[in-house]
Amino acid sequence: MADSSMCNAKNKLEGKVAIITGGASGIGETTARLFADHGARMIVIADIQDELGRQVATSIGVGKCHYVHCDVTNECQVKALVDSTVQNYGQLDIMFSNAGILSSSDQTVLDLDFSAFDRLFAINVRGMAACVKHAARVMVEGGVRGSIVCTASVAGSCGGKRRTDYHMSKHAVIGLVRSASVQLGVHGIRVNCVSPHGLATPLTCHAYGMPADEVEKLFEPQTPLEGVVLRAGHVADAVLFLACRDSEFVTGHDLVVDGGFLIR
Ligand SMILES: NC(=O)c1ccc[n+]([C@@H]2O[C@H](COP(=O)([O-])OP(=O)(O)OC[C@H]3O[C@@H](n4cnc5c(N)ncnc54)[C@H](O)[C@@H]3O)[C@@H](O)[C@H]2O)c1
Repeated sequence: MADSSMCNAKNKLEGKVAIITGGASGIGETTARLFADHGARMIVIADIQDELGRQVATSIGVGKCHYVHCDVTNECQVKALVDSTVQNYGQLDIMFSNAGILSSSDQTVLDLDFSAFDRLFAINVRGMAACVKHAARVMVEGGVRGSIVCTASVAGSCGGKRRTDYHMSKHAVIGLVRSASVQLGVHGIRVNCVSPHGLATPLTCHAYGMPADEVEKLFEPQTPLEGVVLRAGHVADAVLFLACRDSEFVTGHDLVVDGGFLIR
């Protein structure tokens, strides 16, 4: 760390209020737990899996974490999520816009199904943009030099043999981050994204119909870096870096967490 004004190594988010979409499961849940470990004053988990979301919030701690039902495809629900967070906890410092889904089929461009395409884009692209929009609005209004982090993917920086819609959607997330960072810099608001390689979460276990250890074996040979298996904790560490003051001069950045996959 450069100087004593940088955040404490253990309490990087002391006093901060954060929203995490898709926080009931996978990367979002793990990040919520890490934010709590780093002293966040309040973490609002937003998801559509109500029972799971409430369980996660309770296990993190009442008074530290709260669950809110929010379908990110519904802009009114996103606005209500952000406004209620500010109303209840005074401000919004961090938006981790993370909710996303995988393609519903293993399609190539030859057999794109546009109703599935529209559904995926409504979550992965429009939902992501709605979260950035409403978080940025309250940060600007409140004079908060906040941090917005989106979850993109390595699929946002390369083509794929399958899942055309998913690759397209993650390219769009990186475009959103780049534009929003340029536009919001004048307010001191930073906008970045994390781009993980494939890892075992309920999303991928369900898509591949495999338990976590088999999904990990599937992804492991694809990355040059050996001896480490990508886990949600690695992604959460990257999100924490972008959320806290350790990355004070970093904006418009796509932080890949991919064991060298893209650089091969
Ligand atoms: N797992 C991977 O291999 C991988 C790799 C790169 C990027 N990602 C991205 O990471 C993010 C998190 O995925 P994950 O792997 O943790 O999966 P996950 O399924 O465990 O978590 C995603 C969460 O998003 C929620 N969600 C889905 N639709 C929603 C909606 N309309 N409104 C609100 N919440 C909604 C789900 O209920 C779920 O809790 C996604 O954006 C995904 O594209 C995942």
